Order: sequence, then structure tokens, then C-alpha cells
Amino acid sequence: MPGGDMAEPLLSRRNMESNPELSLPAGRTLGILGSGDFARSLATRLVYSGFKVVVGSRNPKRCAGLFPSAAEVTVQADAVKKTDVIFVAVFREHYSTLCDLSDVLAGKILVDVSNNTEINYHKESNAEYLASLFPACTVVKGFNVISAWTLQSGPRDGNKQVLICCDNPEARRTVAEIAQVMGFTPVDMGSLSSACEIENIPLRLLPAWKIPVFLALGLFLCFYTYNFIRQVLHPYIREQKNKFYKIPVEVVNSTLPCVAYVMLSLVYLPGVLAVSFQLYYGTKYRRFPDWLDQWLQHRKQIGLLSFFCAALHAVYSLCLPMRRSHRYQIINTAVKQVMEKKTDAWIEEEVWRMEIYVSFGIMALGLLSLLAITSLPSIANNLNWREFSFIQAEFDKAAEEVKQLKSQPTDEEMLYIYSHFKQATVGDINTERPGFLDFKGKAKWDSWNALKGMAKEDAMKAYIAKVEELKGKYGI
Ligand SMILES: NC(=O)C1=CN([C@@H]2O[C@H](COP(=O)(O)OP(=O)(O)OC[C@H]3O[C@@H](n4cnc5c(N)ncnc54)[C@H](OP(=O)(O)O)[C@@H]3O)[C@@H](O)[C@H]2O)C=CC1
Ligand SMILES: [Cu+2]
Repeated sequence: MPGGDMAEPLLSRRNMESNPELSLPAGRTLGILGSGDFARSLATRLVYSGFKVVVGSRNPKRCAGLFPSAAEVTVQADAVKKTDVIFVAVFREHYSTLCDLSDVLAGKILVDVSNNTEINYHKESNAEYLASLFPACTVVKGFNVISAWTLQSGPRDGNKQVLICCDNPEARRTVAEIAQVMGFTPVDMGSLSSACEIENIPLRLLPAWKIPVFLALGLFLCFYTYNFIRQVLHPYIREQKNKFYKIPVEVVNSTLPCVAYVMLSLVYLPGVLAVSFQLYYGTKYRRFPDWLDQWLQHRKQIGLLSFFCAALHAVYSLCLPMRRSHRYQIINTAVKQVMEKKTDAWIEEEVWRMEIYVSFGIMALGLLSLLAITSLPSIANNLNWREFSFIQAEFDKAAEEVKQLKSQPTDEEMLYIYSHFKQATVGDINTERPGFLDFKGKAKWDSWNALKGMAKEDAMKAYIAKVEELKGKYGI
């Protein structure tokens, strides 16, 4: 079958030429140790992304049916022999049971994907522990921030970033490329000592809500007590009026907007404080005090809770006229009116006051929902993309200007020239701003990595030198 034989190499050669960077990992064989939830989702994703997958299990017969048919499921030692990048999808507690494999594992890259159940539960990070068990291997930490579910459903929604760290830059690059081919955004976190920080991230996701939720509950309690005293207790003591029916709906309904407003102001207040702080010290590069830092980090959760309270308030308000008490009140006033022989109870001023009041309420809720929706991760990603296409447009404008020059700069050179046009600094290049970093796939990767490896001052010098050199070269 000569035709069939020809097709294969031709195709892969074309791949190599069009995209030399991506051809490295795709089609490569990757290993997975373990056959649990994470291993299965990872295998599926890797197969979809064009990798060959070999799974090492203690009991390959039992679990082979659970993996995609394209993945090979075999015993651990056999799987390890077939590849040099191995994902260890096993819990930390069972790492030591892999020690029998240390001879076959020697010299290979082990990717530690594990998470802990508590922050700083173990003295050293899981990845460092794995590295100490297998000193002949290169351990890379990564993918632990991605759930088995995200892996399966693909990186379209939710978290796309994969934080990667390793002492060996070559291995780090390899795993970053794998993540990129899988559709994730690799983030270089430097040496393996960052593993501890990376392992703590999934554990911090929920605790980010702890302070804001307690804050909201505390505020609710305060305002509820105040409103209860004002609307129920006070009339009862002063005039012996029984208003206890207000406890479940009316008091709650007047409490909710108070909480919403205070929470909303707490979203914007720390920003103002931070600016004052910077103005006072006259610099951007001083660390904020811890309390302010914490507060700034919780703004999103506080804002979403504010929206939640406002939305509840809207629902409560809509339900007010449904209540028996409301009906009785209307009938009572009508009867009173008849007794007083009044035919028209219309008070123009009251009518207008209420119309405007409700209209402002609706607009406030609308604005809040806009804020809330845009802060959701999947939508924020979308916005980043828009921001990115805006930046892209700016980039094209700069490119137009550069076209008038003597000769054509390369993409990487364009990055420098562009940042010169925008008067960006190395700080901008180094920050993990997706919009900035994404705008030319290749240029991003090369120059960012080149600069990131250096100390800040050296990077700054190298950057300025490069810009000067390019300005000379293209006569800018
Ligand atoms: N589930 C998730 O969403 C995420 C999981 N992770 C991490 O991935 C790793 C695996 O998680 P998950 O797949 O959910 O866990 P599971 O319990 O589903 O799977 C663990 C696997 O470990 C293998 N294993 C190897 N040696 C042993 C041993 N001595 N005792 C018991 N099991 C052993 C088993 O496979 P076999 O029997 O075939 O050898 C088993 O299937 C963990 O470190 C976890 O922290 C990280 C991010 C998200
Ligand atoms: Cu209101």
C-alpha cells in the first residue's frame, strides 16, 4: 500500500513546516499513571488534542474499558517505558508505592497534578515530595488547578490558566507546550519552590467567599435589628400597635437594600484608599498593608453579594402586594374614605414620588446586574478577548506605520517596536495581562520567556538596548 505509506510522513512534514513549535508535542506519546477520574479526563483530553496516550494502572484489565479506545492501557512499568513525559494522577499518599518503578522512571519528566485537602497540611509541597522520592526524574508541577470536569468539557468555559513550575526550564517549556496544544493558557511560575503556592490555589477558591459572606451576614443582622426596633418594637411600645406581622417580609425587605448599598460602597472604597495610599507614599511599587490587600482581593465577591441582596430585594418588593395584610389595608382605607365621604384619594405628589422611586430602583438593579455579569469568569475572558482585539487593532495601526519603513521587521521585533509606540515598560511585558501577552502567539512566547528569565534590571536594560537597536535598524 504505497499510497497509505506516503500520506503519513507527508502530512507530518507539512505540520512541521507550518508550525515548528507545535509539531514538537503533538503526536508525541504521553504517559499517565493512575486510572481515576482525573486520569480518565486527562486521557480523553490528550487524545482529542492529538497525543498518543499510554495509561499505567495496577489493574489494566479492570479499567481499560473506561478510557477512550485510542488510549493504550497497560501495567505501570510497561507504560513508563513507552514515553518520557508521565502525568502522575495518583494521590500523594500513594507516591511511595511507585518507588518500584524508579529505575524505569529515571531521566523522565514527571508531571505532578495532585492537590491537598488543607492549606499547608504537609511541610513540603506534593511536587517537592515526589521529586525527593525520584531524584533521577525531573518533576513539573501543573494542571492541579484544572478540575477533571473542565478537562472533560474542554477549556471553553471557566478557568483556562494552567500554572506550571519546575527547576528545569526545558521540561517546563515542554509541559507548557502540551498545555497550550490542549487549549489551555500556560503560566510560567518559575522554579519548583512555587509548587506549594500552586497547590494552595484550588483550596483558596472557596475561602475567598468566607469573609464577604460573614460581612454580608453581619451587616444584615445589624440592619435587621435596627429596622425591627424602628418598624415593630417602637410602634408596639409607644402606641401598643401590633406590627409583628412585618417580621418575615417587610423588615427583611427594608434590610436588604441597606446591605446591598453598604456592600456596594465597600467594593469601591478600597480602590480609593489604595490610590490615596499611593499618592501619600508617592510610589506605585510599595506593598499595600495586608488588610487593604485582602480587601482589594475580595471586591468581586462583595460586589456579587451586593447584587444578590439587591435582586432579593426586587423579588420581595414585587411580592409585597400579594400579601393578605396589603389587601386588608387597601380595603380599610377604602372603607375609611367612604365614611369620610371622599371620592378621590389621588395625591399627585405621592404618585410621582413612587414612580420615580421605583424607576430608580429598577435602573440601579439593572446596573448592578451588568456589573455582576461582567465579573463572571467566562464573560470576563470574553471581555479580555475584546480588549485583546482592541489592542490588536492598535497593533495593526503600529504595523501600518512600520510598513512605511525601510524593510519588514519580524513578529518578535514588532513586539518591541509596538511596545515602544505604546511606551510600555518591561513591567507591562512581564505582567500576566492576557491581552498584552496573547497578541502575537510566537512573539509573545519567545520574548516574554527571554525577558522573564532575567533579573528585572537586566531585563530592562536588554529591552531598552533591543528597542534602540531596532530604532536604528528601521530608522524610527
Ligand atoms: N479529580 C479531580 O478533579 C482532580 C484531581 N487531581 C489530582 O489527581 C490525582 C488523582 O485524583 P483522582 O483521579 O480524582 O483520584 P482517584 O481516586 O479517582 O484515582 C486515583 C488512582 O490512583 C491510582 N493508584 C496508584 N497507586 C495507588 C495506590 N497505592 N492506592 C490507591 N490508588 C492508587 C489508582 O489507579 P490504578 O488502580 O489503576 O493503579 C486510582 O485510580 C490526585 O492527586 C488529585 O489530587 C487534581 C486536580 C483535579
Ligand atoms: Cu428598594
